[in-house]
Amino acid sequence: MEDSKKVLVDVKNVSFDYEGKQIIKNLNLLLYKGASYSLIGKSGTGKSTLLNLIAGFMKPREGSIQINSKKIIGTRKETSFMFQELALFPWQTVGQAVSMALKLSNKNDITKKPNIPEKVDSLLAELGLLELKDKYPDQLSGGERQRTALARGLIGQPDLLLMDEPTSSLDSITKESIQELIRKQQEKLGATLLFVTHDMEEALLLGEKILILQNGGSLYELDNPCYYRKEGRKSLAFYEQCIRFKELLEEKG
Ligand SMILES: Nc1ncnc2c1ncn2[C@@H]1O[C@H](COP(=O)(O)OP(=O)(O)OP(=O)(O)O)[C@@H](O)[C@H]1O
Repeated sequence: MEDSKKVLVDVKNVSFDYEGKQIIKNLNLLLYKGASYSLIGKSGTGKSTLLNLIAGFMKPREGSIQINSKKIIGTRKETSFMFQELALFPWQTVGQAVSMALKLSNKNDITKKPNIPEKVDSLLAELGLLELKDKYPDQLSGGERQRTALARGLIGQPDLLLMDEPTSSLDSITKESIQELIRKQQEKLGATLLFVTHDMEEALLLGEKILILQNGGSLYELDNPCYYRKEGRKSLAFYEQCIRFKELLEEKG
């Protein structure tokens, strides 16, 4: 009973197919509150499909998905979803995009409305975007656009962050800064993170648990021995501990 209160997402016996082609078969998965999970696996094993099902964009053919002990029947405003394609509107500035996301998340709570400008400015400052508040997407670099998408996804204080390869189109320096922001913000919010990546170093940096999805839909969960919240990626200990685990993942993932 006590343990069930710590579970945020409960995927129960879920199966899903596209036009008769089975992608996910009898999948079971528990995601705990505040924990971080990197989801890896070879191309086409169904990682994005699983994320889309948990986001409520698609329905399982069989089984059910519960979030906070409630069966999901569509999207929920406490779930934030970030893709590789960011879908920023070209006619919205950074500030407008983030304000709109906050207004949508506050839709049913008029008491929260007066704080919108302060909340937006405070998050933009944390993500290093305040000076870019009045810029449009085509005036931003790839990393700045990614940070804007991150701000938009975080402003409503979600309890679940679903991220599908959000850093894959970025150069390595920009990628590192976005990874650090994701880590810090997830920790600050106490949100659960489910992060899809093909980059093993990124998987090890962001996930305290590693989920490996294999062809045929089997899912393996491993503790990540080289996950440190406070110690940075650049410590020797991080690399030493990771090398063997990373080799193991590369074989499986
Ligand atoms: N809309 C769709 N209609 C039909 N088949 C689809 C659709 N979307 C995905 N698929 C197929 O379902 C399988 C799983 O796709 P999915 O995108 O979930 O895999 P993935 O593990 O995220 O792959 P990748 O690592 O390449 O992004 C693939 O074989 C893909 O071709």
